[in-house]
Amino acid sequence: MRNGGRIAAAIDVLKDVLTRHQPVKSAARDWGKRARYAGSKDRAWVSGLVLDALRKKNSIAHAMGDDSPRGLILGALAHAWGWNIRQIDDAMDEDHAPSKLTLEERERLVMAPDPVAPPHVQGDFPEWMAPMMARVFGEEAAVEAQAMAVRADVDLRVNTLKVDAEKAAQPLRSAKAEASPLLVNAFHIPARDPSEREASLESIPAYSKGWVEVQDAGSQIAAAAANAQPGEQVLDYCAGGGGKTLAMASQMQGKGQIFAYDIDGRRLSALIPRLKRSGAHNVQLVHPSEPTQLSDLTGQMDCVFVDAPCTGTGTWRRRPDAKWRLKERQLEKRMGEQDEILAAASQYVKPGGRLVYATCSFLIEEDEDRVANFLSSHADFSEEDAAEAAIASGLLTEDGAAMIRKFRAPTGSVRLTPRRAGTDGFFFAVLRKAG
Ligand SMILES: C[S@@+](CC[C@H](N)C(=O)[O-])C[C@H]1O[C@@H](n2cnc3c(N)ncnc32)[C@H](O)[C@@H]1O
Repeated sequence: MRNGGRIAAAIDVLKDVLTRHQPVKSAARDWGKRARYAGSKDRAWVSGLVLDALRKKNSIAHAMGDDSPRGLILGALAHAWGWNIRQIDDAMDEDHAPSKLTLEERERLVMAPDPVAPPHVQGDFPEWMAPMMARVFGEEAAVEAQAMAVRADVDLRVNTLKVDAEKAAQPLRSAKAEASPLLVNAFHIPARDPSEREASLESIPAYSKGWVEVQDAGSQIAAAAANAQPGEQVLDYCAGGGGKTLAMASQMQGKGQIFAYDIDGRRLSALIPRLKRSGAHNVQLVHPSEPTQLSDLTGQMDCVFVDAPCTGTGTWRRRPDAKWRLKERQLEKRMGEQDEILAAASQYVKPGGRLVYATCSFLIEEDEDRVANFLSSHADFSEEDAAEAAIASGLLTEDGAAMIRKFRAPTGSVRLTPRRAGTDGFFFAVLRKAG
């Protein structure tokens, strides 16, 4: 396909995302089924442009004076992809392109960004969230949010059950992976340009052999805060697809036991093939349909990890459509669930054991507020230094350790953000039960 046809396709896909509230993945898949002539490069190009338009939806709409799918896609070409008017004009002259640029579009496409636009416009976040953004980031709300309105890099965690970082490095070179600056057993791949064709990570044998897992560095650091030791008894209470379970299994080197529980049995099933691939043999799935399996663990665990369901604000770089779908009532619902889950999960911690609370949200309402609420009714728990817990795992580099110490709150919890850490937004806190 030529660029004109791709631009038209991106406008159609974005229309579906915005008017039918479809995630980008499914809207792009539907378009792909209709457009049999489109190849994989065309699909990556179209989805990439739609995602970039969504990442910067407010600032592009403001610059273009137009929040229609056409205005957003044309604006994304200029303001996210750096195309000049000539390139856009050329594309719009091609067959299957949308109609030619209007005079007003032409003027808007070359205008400089508005330096006095409000924070939700400069930072591309929903306006209703302005008070929460100001609460967590103060004057820096717009710049913190701007770092969430760009493409995310890819991080890989080395599965030390199978291989060490040195051995994994060589085959990962073809994927342009470099050693992580933050973690000793991790690699980092810069964000891909959707207009360039690149080999998929899944096609690298090191990946299919289970040597590495795709896992954001923030998620790896949160899992490190469990400081899971070989021989310990660990409950991953919201195990889901098992990202943290697998990271902790790697930390424990096959010794001790991890119980992986989730209220959603289907999500747990997705963990079975991942466990096989990873070679982790000390993970036992605790299915919600067998509640006695869970109750047997009461008061027995050295560590209970709660990777709580949350609004996912920390992952806006990867899922910009979710940023605009989020509503205040969902945040309130999540906060209620987080309180219930923390209280329920705490029963399994043994005296002297620890409860780790993590979210991939940067909102104080889902983070410090939930920890404070839990501690107010659980006098037998007290908060510890989560940064030192993560560092004690031995998984952080010197730079990684310095970084998380810098972003540790006086209470001991840590909040990472794309701007601070180059990771997804993550929060983690360690709560110790009296012995
Ligand atoms: C953030 S996700 C977990 C991601 C996972 N730990 C990982 O690293 O891949 C949160 C999980 O909590 C689960 N969940 C929601 N409510 C729960 C509850 N009341 N008890 C246990 N798990 C729950 C959801 O099904 C979801 O899988």
